[in-house]
Amino acid sequence: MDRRKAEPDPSIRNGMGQALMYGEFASVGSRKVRYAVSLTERDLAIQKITSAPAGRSKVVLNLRDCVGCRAYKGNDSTDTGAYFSAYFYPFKRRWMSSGVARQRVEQSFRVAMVQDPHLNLEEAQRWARAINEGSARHRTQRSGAHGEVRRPCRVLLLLNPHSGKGQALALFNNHIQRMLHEAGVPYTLVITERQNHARELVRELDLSQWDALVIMSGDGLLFEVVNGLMEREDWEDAIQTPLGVLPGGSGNALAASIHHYSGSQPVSSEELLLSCGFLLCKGLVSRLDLTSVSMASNQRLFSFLSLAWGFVADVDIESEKYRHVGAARFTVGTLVRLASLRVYRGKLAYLPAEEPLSSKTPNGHLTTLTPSSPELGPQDNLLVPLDQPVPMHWTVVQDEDFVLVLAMYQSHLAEDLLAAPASRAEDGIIHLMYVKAGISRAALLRLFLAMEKGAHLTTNCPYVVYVKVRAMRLEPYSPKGTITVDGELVDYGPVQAQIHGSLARLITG
Ligand SMILES: Nc1ncnc2c1ncn2[C@@H]1O[C@H](COP(=O)(O)OP(=O)(O)OP(=O)(O)O)[C@@H](O)[C@H]1O
Repeated sequence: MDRRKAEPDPSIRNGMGQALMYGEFASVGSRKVRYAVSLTERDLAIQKITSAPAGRSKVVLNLRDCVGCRAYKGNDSTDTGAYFSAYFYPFKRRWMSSGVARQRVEQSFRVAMVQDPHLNLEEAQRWARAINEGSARHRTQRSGAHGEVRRPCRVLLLLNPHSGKGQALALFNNHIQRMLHEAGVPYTLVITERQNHARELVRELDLSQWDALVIMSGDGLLFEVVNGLMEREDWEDAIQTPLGVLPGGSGNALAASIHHYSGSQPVSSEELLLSCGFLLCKGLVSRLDLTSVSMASNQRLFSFLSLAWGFVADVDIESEKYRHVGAARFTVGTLVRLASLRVYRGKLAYLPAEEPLSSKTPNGHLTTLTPSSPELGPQDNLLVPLDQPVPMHWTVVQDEDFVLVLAMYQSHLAEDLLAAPASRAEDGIIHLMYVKAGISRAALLRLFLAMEKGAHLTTNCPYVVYVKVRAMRLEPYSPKGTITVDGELVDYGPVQAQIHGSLARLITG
């Protein structure tokens, strides 16, 4: 390009700050169609060059929405021009429905200012570099993040082909593969062959080879990855590996939570996938709380999402048979279980979040708890062994008849269930909710409908209790029942849990 011509056009500069670069390029489809392209600190602005004023509409794309830009030579060896393509995923109004969702926008240009193909390619590369740098600047300006995935990064992507409606691989090929390429994120795809494949794989993996572990599935596959990492001798370093989530299952609660934390309007299905893909490409890393869950068998698991007993756990497990309907399986399951509402008997106790972390004896002296020392993983310094009574300063719930007990440490229980609106990935808090027996079917249904917008805790329903806690214990009396951890079935019986703030790292974009 002739640098003397690289003067910003005042008409394309208005209202967008100082132009850093300006050029006039042909469209890729037709060399007769030309565009004035201007790059500012914040935007890429594109305006068609035409004598007809009506055709001069300007497209302004915010660099915040850009995943990448690349420069390349044309396929035809006689073509002296070079090209650059920038890829954006801005929020756009949906077709035929309300609200906005991220949608892909590609802008490609042909650079042919001189006859020398090398100089043209250099100019295309200069634009690609500047656009990528502008997009990266926006990334580092975001607050709340604790760093980024190393670049260029090496991603190990684990995909469960049976998750959800069995379309995870097709969804990956149709939506994510291209986006990762556009963002310049190299990855190795491993398709899981069986249950626990991912768990075994990450237990043995040479983690120095990878900058991020990403799962494309439901929450179940991430549960395997988290626990595989925590079962390693080097768990403390291993669990620092940034984890990424692409929703491909029927229970995509963590993906929906990450989308929610980004401040975006609720979306589901492919729109949620596109949003999570975008956030993954941005590569910003936040911290993630993990909750250790101990059972009477001495088994200890690490959970990133939820611990459930009663109604919610039953719906989760019983609705497996409706998995062909995808995320709607929870709605179907809720309606079925409502029809045969049960009461679950048991004892619930918890350590309120505002309590001091040490224990008080009956005469008021502070004592230190003596938790059992685990072989691997952090010590549960708030818990005493399950066969001993809970510490004196814990709260023991007087009611013993429940419809559900639900402990959440992310905002979403499912794509469309904002169960713990106040929860954040690293708030160090278990958001404990329980519904006492006596609630009518209609009131429970109203509660779940309100949960879609996270309004269930403000309905003043006298049967609903919500407390913020750091540790809890549940001792079911009913001889049969279901307890789930992150939506996975675990041993039925006494169980206790403690949150470990910021133990893991999560890519939240
Ligand atoms: N190739 C595989 N074949 C069978 N099961 C697998 C495979 N890969 C992973 N799994 C297991 O499938 C279970 C469900 O996976 P996941 O939760 O990720 O998806 P999902 O569609 O949301 O599932 P579900 O609807 O069962 O909750 C997990 O327990 C996981 O360990």
